[in-house]
Amino acid sequence: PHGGYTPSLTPDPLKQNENIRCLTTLSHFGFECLPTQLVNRSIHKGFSFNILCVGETGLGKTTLINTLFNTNLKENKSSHFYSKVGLKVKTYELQERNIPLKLTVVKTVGYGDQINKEASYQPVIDYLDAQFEAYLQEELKIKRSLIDYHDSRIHVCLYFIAPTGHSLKSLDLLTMKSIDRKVNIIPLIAKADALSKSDLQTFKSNIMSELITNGIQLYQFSTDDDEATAQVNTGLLPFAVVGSMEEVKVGKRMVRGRHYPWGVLQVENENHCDFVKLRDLLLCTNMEDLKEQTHNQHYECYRSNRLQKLGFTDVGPDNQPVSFQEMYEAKRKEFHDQCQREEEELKQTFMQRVKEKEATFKDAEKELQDKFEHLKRIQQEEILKLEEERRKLEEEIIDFYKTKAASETSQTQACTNVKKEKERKK
Ligand SMILES: Nc1nc2c(ncn2[C@@H]2O[C@H](COP(=O)(O)OP(=O)(O)OP(=O)(O)O)[C@@H](O)[C@H]2O)c(=O)[nH]1
Repeated sequence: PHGGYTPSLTPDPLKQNENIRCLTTLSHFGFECLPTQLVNRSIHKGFSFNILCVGETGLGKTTLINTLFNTNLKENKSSHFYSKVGLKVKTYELQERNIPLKLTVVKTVGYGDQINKEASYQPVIDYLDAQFEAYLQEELKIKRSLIDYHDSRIHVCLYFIAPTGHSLKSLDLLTMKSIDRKVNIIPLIAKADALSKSDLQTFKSNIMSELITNGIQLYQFSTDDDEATAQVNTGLLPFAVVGSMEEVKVGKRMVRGRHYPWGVLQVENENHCDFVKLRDLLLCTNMEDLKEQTHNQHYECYRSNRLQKLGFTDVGPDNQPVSFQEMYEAKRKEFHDQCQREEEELKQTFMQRVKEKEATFKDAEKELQDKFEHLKRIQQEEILKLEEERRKLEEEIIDFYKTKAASETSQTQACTNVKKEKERKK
């Protein structure tokens, strides 16, 4: 009935009843080996994991990452006097047995040290968005290289809460509220050795009720055991953690812990803190789920918002699916129409301005012409006046010469008369 190929190699009960000898296979073959293929390929490709640590300066972020990965990722202590929050990004190539892990740790620097709260959380939001945007840009390329692309999207945000024993600070709420749709948040009570057992329980429940009241979405752990999962998600969060790279002697054993005058706090002792539970859930059971959630939930949300903003849509106004070609044509037409509209508007504005300028020039020209006519009139009047004066002066000169000639004649006459008189008397 199945084309002669029997995929199952488990003994058939009917045949057993017929006393037919069934052999059990000694090695795997057929598609039973698929999981092995997957495992081998994944090991060959290597794994990567990106962690974002958000928390106030000196809350033990580096120490906890060192404790989690059993490494010594050397870090200098940060100052409390940065004017804005920075993000320190470091990538490490780790290996556990034959499993390679490319671990990227992004750590806030100067978080909570500013008066302006927005200056503290905005860089975190910007960083998360920038990684999504980089991935989206790679996805939208014609020649994509997603296989060897270094995916820097953050898979988990370990949010470090200060062990105040009271409640969350407003900055904690503001930050978590603004990133909870962009990243898987796991809240941690840092330096939990500062709190007594009973204080810790009250602190944990205060934090959880504040997070619920403010509608902050945390990462939901998933395990094979539903009951245990519910217990983790409701009763255990936030994890009370203690970090240490120190090896301390307890009895005859060397354990990782913190040595105090009153005794030793063992980091890996479940009665002392939640470090082991966090490590198991984070690294052993939920690492792949965290990566999946990042891709399927948070990145998907970023991608769809971004594409919608760019004008892409899956359905048209009539609720019918729109193909990429149709959408491209519609956008092209819309863009072309808009260009034409803007060109027409520009032309109109240009014409209007030319007209206005022309009118202004005409007015100015008329004004100049009037001025010129006025000056010409004045000048002509002036010329007439001067000519009249000249005529008068010339008349005066003629009169003068006439009078002068007359007086000269009379003078000559008088002299002649005197001479004649003198001669007569002689
Ligand atoms: N009591 C206690 N001290 C801790 C714990 N973890 C770290 N410390 C101490 O706190 C100090 C700061 O730890 P770091 O790991 O450098 O803190 P950080 O948050 O990375 O600091 P910055 O990078 O400077 O912001 C160190 O002296 C650690 O030994 C803890 O769980 N409990």
